[in-house]
Amino acid sequence: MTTNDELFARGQAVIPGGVNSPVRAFGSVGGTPYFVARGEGAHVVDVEGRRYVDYVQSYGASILGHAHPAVVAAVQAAAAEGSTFGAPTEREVLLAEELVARVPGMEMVRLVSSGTEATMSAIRLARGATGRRTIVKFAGNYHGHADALLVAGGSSVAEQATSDSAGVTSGAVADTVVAPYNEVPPLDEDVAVVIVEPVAANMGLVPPADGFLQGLRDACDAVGALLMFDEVITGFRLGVGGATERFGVAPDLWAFGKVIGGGLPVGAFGGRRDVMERLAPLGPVYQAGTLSGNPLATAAGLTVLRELDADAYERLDGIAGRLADGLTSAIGGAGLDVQVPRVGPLVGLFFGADPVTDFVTAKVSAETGTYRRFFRAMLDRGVALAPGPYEALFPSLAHTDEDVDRTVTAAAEAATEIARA
Ligand SMILES: Cc1ncc(COP(=O)(O)O)c(C=O)c1O
Ligand SMILES: N[C@H](C=O)CCC(=O)O
Repeated sequence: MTTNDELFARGQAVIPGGVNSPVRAFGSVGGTPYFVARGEGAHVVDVEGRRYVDYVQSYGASILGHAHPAVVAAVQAAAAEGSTFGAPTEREVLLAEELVARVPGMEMVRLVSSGTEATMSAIRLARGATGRRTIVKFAGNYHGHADALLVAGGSSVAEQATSDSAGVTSGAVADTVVAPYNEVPPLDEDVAVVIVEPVAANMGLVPPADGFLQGLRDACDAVGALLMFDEVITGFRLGVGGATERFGVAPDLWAFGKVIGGGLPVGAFGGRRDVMERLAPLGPVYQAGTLSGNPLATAAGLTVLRELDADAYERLDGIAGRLADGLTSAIGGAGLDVQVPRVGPLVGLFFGADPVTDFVTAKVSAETGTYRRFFRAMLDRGVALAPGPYEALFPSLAHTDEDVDRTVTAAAEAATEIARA
């Protein structure tokens, strides 16, 4: 038994499935997950000493790559001063100022400890601020695992038989309406908030159709509903001002996570001042957290954001472009039908000839089973993609041309192997 196999066996004895988040168990790609010993920039090294070019990057949390020296130094310095107090600290204010300064239209923000907490709290706020009940979400969008949002979910929820979860009562989702992505749904005066991934990145990568986000803005305005962008993936990745800046559409509420914590547990939700001032202690909508605004997470997040200027985004775009172009020609050249959508630094991978525009078409691609075979063939060649067909690829600022070219060579070999089988 290898160390890896042994760890997985021991993990399965004491942790359900051996993992602390289902996608990590390799359920949809088969085999034993690699246990990471350490990360170095664009690479992870497993407990057997095998090195992979890593496109998981903690599902987008590690935009600078793993163990960036400035982030390590900031976290070490913060830890030496104490890791949590239950009292406000200066860096919480600094991080909130950075977020508000970058996102056009966002006036206030509250820090939490995960993306799930961010969307869950923002939904409560939207209901409290409007006095309405209904929330509208889109099939294949994933907003974390709060009950009201755990229906027709993307990411690894999509691999559950019904894309939702046992234990979520019909009452908990009675006021959740699910609509197809990329179609503006009819809304009425009961709708408190429409929550959307402005670029869907949890059913593979599905860009918003032309006019979709503006259509949502107009439909919300027509009935007095709030619009929320779940930017847990897109925030501070698509550019300095995230999806709001890229698409020129401002929602009323935003949810963030991942990048703003520099690899530590963090989330945030923000919005217009009049809406945010409905939150306790100013208003009647309760929300709280022992570790919210955590000193280590704010140190890491501030350090990451300081590295993310316009030049950094241009470089990241270049890395993602090289990757997307290379994968398209390597896989297509081997005779497999493939689509490699890209929105700035975000890259997707769908097998099959038909365009993917929503959850239905994403499932058609996933169910070909080609992703599973491609994933395994790439892992054998030292390239780690996400272990599920409903995820995106996350090139980081640490990926070099050499890393990308190695990936493309591996992709050509893997696709040829699959095409011949
Ligand atoms: C768009 C989106 N929203 C919310 C979440 C939930 O974030 P977390 O896993 O930090 O709870 C995720 C990722 O998991 C996500 O991708
Ligand atoms: N797609 C998810 C987040 O973006 C994957 C993270 C997880 O579920 O562990």
